[in-house]
Amino acid sequence: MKALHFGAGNIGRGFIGKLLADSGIPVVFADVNDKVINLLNQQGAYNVKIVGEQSKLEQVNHVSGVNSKDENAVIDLFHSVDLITTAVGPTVLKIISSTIAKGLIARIEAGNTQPFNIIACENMVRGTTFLKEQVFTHLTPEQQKQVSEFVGFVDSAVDRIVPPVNAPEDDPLLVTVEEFSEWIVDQTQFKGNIPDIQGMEKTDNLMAFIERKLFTLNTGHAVTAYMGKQKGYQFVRESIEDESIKDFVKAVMQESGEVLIQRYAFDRQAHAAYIEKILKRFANPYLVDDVDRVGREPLRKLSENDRLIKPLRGTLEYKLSHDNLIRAIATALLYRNDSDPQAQELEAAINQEGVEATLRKYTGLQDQDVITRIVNQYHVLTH
Ligand SMILES: NC(=O)C1=CN([C@@H]2O[C@H](COP(=O)(O)OP(=O)(O)OC[C@H]3O[C@@H](n4cnc5c(N)ncnc54)[C@H](O)[C@@H]3O)[C@@H](O)[C@H]2O)C=CC1
Ligand SMILES: O=P(O)(O)OC[C@H]1O[C@](O)(CO)[C@@H](O)[C@@H]1O
Repeated sequence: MKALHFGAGNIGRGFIGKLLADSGIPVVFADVNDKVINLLNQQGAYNVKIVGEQSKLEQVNHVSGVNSKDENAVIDLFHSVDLITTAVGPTVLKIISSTIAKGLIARIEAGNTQPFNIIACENMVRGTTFLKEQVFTHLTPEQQKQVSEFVGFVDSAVDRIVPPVNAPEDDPLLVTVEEFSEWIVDQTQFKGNIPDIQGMEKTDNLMAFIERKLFTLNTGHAVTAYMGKQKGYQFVRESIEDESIKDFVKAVMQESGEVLIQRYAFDRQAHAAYIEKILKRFANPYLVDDVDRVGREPLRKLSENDRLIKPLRGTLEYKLSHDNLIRAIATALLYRNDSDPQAQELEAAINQEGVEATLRKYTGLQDQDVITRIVNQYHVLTH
């Protein structure tokens, strides 16, 4: 088996690519970053620093790179790989979908009918299904039928905190990761045999795991970032060490947790322990994680099905309390960052259209009572 992984960034090198290579699967990384691709080809290996109580350095071998800008070179690889994974960010999935469509067609037209699987590893609910929809926009109905027969589009949930680091000059591909990692795939969506990858867990109940992760870790993380930003902190760790922020973040995760407990019948005690563990991961003294990285792209984070609004909608669905989520969303609306285009768009929308119109436009919320309460909170926080 051989894999093509799109995105040689933090999660690509520090998590998914590492698990694949450690399982003996050669990995070709596709990326638009010339420097990273050249280095991968020169070195054929890179280091991952795993930080925790006992830090360790592990070398990842059997890796190479292909420049994503060279579309023909990427398409050629579809003849020799059996697995595609991605960690490029939700917005880039659409961009790579046309190359993937061309690669799949080239493979099928060459008479290769071996099963083939694609797994998007993004912070998204059913990101691979989204990628499939994008790929299908580039295919004729007949091609869609052929692809559906041989290609498994497998959704997954990924959890490992991998902040960007300034790698040293003598080890430019180094990535630093936390010890914890969780990669869960929907075993019902594979075509052919499920590849044996150490650290890839299989489930037939993926939605529960995706939502557990996205609406606990990512919800809490985003709120830690937005609250920290308000208080002038630069790092997630500084923010979560502020007791008032920690208590608030925990209260928000408890509210979203009640939704998860209702929806998926999670054990209440086990979920409380999951929340505590996440709070400890945010406070990891060995990770340097900027609040602007975790708060990046606030419009995506404020969208209907993402980490803030979907839990709030869940509280409405199950008639649960949501005072903390309301305040958390108001805090997200206050996120300002001149180097983040989405933060700039958010700020401009609020200035030009007002808070309520902005909230309706980007969150899809319609419940007037809830909208009014978020707007009121926003004004409380700005005065
Ligand atoms: N960093 C983290 O702790 C975690 C991130 N995630 C998710 O993983 C995904 C990737 O995140 P990171 O690795 O942090 O981002 P990153 O920015 O470090 O890596 C993304 C990589 O994609 C590359 N890229 C951009 N356009 C491309 C294209 N057209 N073709 C191929 N490569 C392209 C970039 O050059 C970059 O190397 C995101 O969806 C993120 O939400 C999920 C769990 C943890
Ligand atoms: O990558 P996104 O969706 O912008 O959000 C950042 C989040 O992703 C992570 O990097 C990993 O899940 C978290 O640290 C953080 O909550």
